[in-house]
Amino acid sequence: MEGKCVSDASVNKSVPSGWPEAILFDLDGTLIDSVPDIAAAVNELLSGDDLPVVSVDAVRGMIGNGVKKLVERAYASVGTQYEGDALNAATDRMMGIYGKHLTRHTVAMPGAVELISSYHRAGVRIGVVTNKPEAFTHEILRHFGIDGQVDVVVGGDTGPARKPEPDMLHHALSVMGVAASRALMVGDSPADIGAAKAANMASVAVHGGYTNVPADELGADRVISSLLDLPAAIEALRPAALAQG
Ligand SMILES: O=C(O)COP(=O)(O)O
Ligand SMILES: [Mg+2]
Repeated sequence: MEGKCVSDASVNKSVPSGWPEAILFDLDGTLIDSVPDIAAAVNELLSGDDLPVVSVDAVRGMIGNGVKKLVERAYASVGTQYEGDALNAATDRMMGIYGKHLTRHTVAMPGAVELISSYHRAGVRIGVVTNKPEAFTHEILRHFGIDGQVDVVVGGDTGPARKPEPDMLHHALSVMGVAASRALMVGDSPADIGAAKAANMASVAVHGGYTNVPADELGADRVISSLLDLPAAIEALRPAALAQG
């Protein structure tokens, strides 16, 4: 990775001929490394119930299917099964705790901010499709200065069924007026690649995110070691994508 960087030149080389017209990015584990803030919030939540705290590594494996699932998994990991009203109440508490510190320790993944800016400048529509709540996502994108370059944000509470269902991806594409065959999904977990496949979209999996299934085994069309390799992956995918129509 050392020495690599994202430049308008590398991005422009990767978008000369109309594919992709849109790129949909997952958020947690793909564009941002948010686990330090999420783990801190989980541990504040558990401590508030006099339960033991959990490790950052353990929390990393709980992220990707929305806040409620995260809370259910966190309590289960310390031997407490929550469901129904109790789970809803704990999820509300988690939203309150995490919502106060969305970006204290969170950093952008290498190349993420530059890529979004460059593809936006190159005329590619950008979507962020995350199981995280939409308002949190906007605040995080604002923090990193890229809210204005993202054409659509679809969050776990926006309405459409969450990833791995294809609905959030369909929603983002319909807002942008782009066909699935002209778009690419970039993500780190089974939810992202599963949703892309269900939506008949090309997909790229990025190593180093939050997934219990290794990136190589997600079934993505390409696997990259970091976002810095996205322009090259796009160039490699383009001929087949254009041939497909
Ligand atoms: O599960 C979440 O809250 C968010 O995860 P995602 O951004 O990877 O979809
Ligand atoms: Mg993710």
